[in-house]
Formats: sequence, C-alpha cells, structure tokens
Amino acid sequence: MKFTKMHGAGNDYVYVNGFEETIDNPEELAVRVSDRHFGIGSDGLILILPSDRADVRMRIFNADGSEAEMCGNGVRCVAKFVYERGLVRKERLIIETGAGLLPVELFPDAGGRVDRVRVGMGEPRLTRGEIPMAGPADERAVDIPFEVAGRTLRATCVSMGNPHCVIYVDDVDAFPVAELGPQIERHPLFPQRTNVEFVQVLSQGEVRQRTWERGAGETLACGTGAAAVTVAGVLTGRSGRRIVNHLAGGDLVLEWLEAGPVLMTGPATEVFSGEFPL
Ligand SMILES: N[C@H](CCC[C@H](N)C(=O)O)C(=O)O
Repeated sequence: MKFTKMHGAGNDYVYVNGFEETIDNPEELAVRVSDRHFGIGSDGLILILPSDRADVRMRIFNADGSEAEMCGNGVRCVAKFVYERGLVRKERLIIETGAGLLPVELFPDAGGRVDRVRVGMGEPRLTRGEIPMAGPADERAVDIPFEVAGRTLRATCVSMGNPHCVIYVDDVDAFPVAELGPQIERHPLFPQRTNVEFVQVLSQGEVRQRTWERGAGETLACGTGAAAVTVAGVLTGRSGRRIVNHLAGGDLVLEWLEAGPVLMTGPATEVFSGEFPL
C-alpha cells in the first residue's frame, strides 16, 4: 500500500489515496501504521476518498482504530494532497467529513505548492445532547464543575462534530496532562469519550493549548480542539472571537464568526511517501 506521511502543526497522520488504493479494514490498519516502533508512526490514518457530495471525502481513524467525525489538521493536509497531485485542482473546494461538508481555501505559491490552508470548520454544537455528554440534552455545559481523580475541575464542552472538553489552567506546561487526560477522555460524563484541551490564556487574542486526544493520547496539535477552544473562550469571556492558538507543534489562527462558523488557518506539511505491506 502506498502512503504519504503529512502533518498539520505536528499532528501527524498516514494518508492513503483512496482513489488508487482499496482499504478493507481501516480500523485495524490504523492501529498497525500508527505504532511508532512496529509501524510507520502517526496519530492515526486518514483516507482520501471520492465523494458524490463534494470534491473529496476524508475519513479519519485514531491510533487506537476508532473512527472520528472530523480532523481539523487532517483536512488541511487532504486539501494540500489533492491540489498538489492534481486530483482536485481548485483553490476553493468542499471536503466531505463526518462533521459535514466543509469549505476549504488554499493559498498555493507560484509553483503550485500549498503550505497554508483555511478551513470553514462549521458551527459549534453546544448542547449536552449534541456533544454528547450526560445531563439535560438541551442544556449547555459552560464552566461546569466535575470530579476527576479526586479533584474538582471546571469544563466547557463543545462539539465540532467530535466531542471536546475544554479546561482552563494557570500553567499548561506544569499541568499533569498525561495523568488526567486519559481519565477525562473516559469520564462517565462522555458516552462516546472526549478529546480534552488544557488551555492557558495569554491575552484576549492569544492562548496556549495542550491536547489529550480521544483515541490518540497527547498530540502536538488538534484542529477541532483549537476550534472548540475558540468557542469556549467566547462563551466564558476568557478570550476574543479571533485568537492565535500556540500549540506544541505550531500555531493556528482561528475566528468564531458572528454568523456561526469557526474559521481555522494553519500549516499543512508533507514529510515523505512510502510503501507499507498490507
Ligand atoms: N482524536 C479526535 C480525531 C482527530 C482530531 C484532531 N487531530 C484534529 O486535528 O481535529 C477524535 O477522536 O475526535
């Protein structure tokens, strides 16, 4: 199987061109390729597929084999992949994801190379029923207290098609992400588990985020998580509608438009291509 390794701000995936390859068991393949010792090494597997509803379709599988609805860093790399290889030679395209049909804008250089992509991430879903999380289905969860590992934390929960639990901390470097991340990911509040974002506010327009991802562990960046953090900042008054999010692997620029969708602009990088035995 031919593959291409790409990353968005350090959130790295193995990409397979589904226009040329057929993958029968993506859940199992995701686990194999993601292994950083016995496989290729990645946060998961992304399939680039034909679509009868959009220019291209993306399916994303976490390193544990679970399929997710959406991947913000991944969708930027999918756009780069299809443009540079001439599969979809358009600077504005629509990508079909589990979170809906998303508009994407590319900024190719004179040589047709794409390093930066803007994604319309769609509107946040804010009710417990949509996230999903326990509690009254039509209620929001903004700065709510909850118990984990004997501590009381406060969370703001947002879905961008996939679930996010946003927690504000004073010092994101010092926070025990590896200890608390997995316990929050699997907290009984979240019937489909959740991604967890730990956020330190630097100013109204700047935050630092660390991420414990559902099905992948701590990653260097999370695009849907950064979108959820943008929304949580506005809902809690901690940051503005337009922010620069400094993640471990790079920066993302985000804006939650009054009209509803969240825009995210960030890097898309190709590392290498290769062959992997199925
Ligand atoms: N772990 C996520 C999927 C990957 C999302 C993230 N890598 C992004 O850039 O949005 C989930 O299970 O919902």
